Amino acid sequence: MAKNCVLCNKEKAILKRPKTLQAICKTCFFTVFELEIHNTITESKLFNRGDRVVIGASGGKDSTVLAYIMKTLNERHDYGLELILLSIDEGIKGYRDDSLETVKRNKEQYDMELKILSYKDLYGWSMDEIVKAVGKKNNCTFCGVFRRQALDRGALLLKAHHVVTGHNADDIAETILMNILRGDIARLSRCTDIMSSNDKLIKRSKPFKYTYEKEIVMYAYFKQLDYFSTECTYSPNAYRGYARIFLKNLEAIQPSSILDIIYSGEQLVLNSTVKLPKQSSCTKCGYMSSNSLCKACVLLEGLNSGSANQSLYKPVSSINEIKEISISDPDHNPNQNLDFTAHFDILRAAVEKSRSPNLDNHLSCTTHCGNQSCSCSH
Ligand SMILES: Nc1ncnc2c1ncn2[C@@H]1O[C@H](COP(=O)(O)OP(=O)(O)OP(=O)(O)O)[C@@H](O)[C@H]1O
Repeated sequence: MAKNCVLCNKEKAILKRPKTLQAICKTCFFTVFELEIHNTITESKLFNRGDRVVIGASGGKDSTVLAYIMKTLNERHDYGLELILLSIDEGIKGYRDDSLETVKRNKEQYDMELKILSYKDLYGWSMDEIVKAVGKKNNCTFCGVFRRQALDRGALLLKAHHVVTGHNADDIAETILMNILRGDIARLSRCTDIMSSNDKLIKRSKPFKYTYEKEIVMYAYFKQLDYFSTECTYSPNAYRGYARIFLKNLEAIQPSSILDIIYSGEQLVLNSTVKLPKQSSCTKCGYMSSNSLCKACVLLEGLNSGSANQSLYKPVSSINEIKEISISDPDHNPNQNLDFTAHFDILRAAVEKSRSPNLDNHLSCTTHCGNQSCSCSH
């Protein structure tokens, strides 16, 4: 016989919460899911009353749930925000064209303004054309760099100064792993920020920083939200996929692993001797950049001159600089030529060293008062 929900002890439990493995009812799941995001937004002071906030809307599960949640919380808690959907059409036939149809329906369902901008119009290249030029191996780099800038440009066009995206806790933990694997100290030091301000004009934030992907999928399912669920045609070869598999394996053993990695990432402090690149503006397009040309302009020049693959990602710093940050393992010789397994071992050691006062910080008090920073020890 089904047990009662461990939170309300009234309704039957119908799901096991991925973040905590608690057996709870649908009503309590909605309550804790929404409350944790509200707590993240208020505790991080993401918004000010009157802000025009652009929601990066791809039509996928994360951004669809984000649009729905932003609307719900804005109305429920009277944040006083103006919410606008912004979609970037990368030009991927059979993928983005279909998902954009979903966003157009979301616009009606949530009664929000929608703006669509395309790579073809902004950069003169669609992703289908880029993949023809560079092949499938590195195309995600082009897409990521162009999308980031396209969202900022769209926000400026819409006279908004804040972009929210549906990056979730799994995405952030994966990014931490990838930055460690690549030895990218500069990105590692900022990828855990819930809000970044790349450019003085545009803030970007991730209200789902502590929200598990599995819970987003469950929420979308139980709320019967209209979203598009196909994987990008070009992503299966992405490097991120390997970090994702590793993370899923860790999560299966221990659900708190995702928050643990985020917590570890937050605790990494750069040694003061590490020199990070200075931010200035791109001499060509004016976008924020640490070099005279921004990454998008470098990639575009490569595409336009037929040497696209030479303009690809170069790590800011080498893996050896891992010794400069405070996760270094006394048994680890940073000068060794590391293989992937060794990278994961360093990370695992770092995660284990800093186990885990954080889990409680980012869960609401589930059996008692419902507050995130509750000290009532439930
Ligand atoms: N084409 C796009 N237009 C607007 N925003 C986008 C687009 N692609 C991604 N984003 C934003 O960036 C976030 C992370 O994108 P990512 O590519 O990791 O997709 P995802 O994890 O599958 O998210 P989603 O389920 O929303 O597609 C999305 O949630 C969304 O807010």
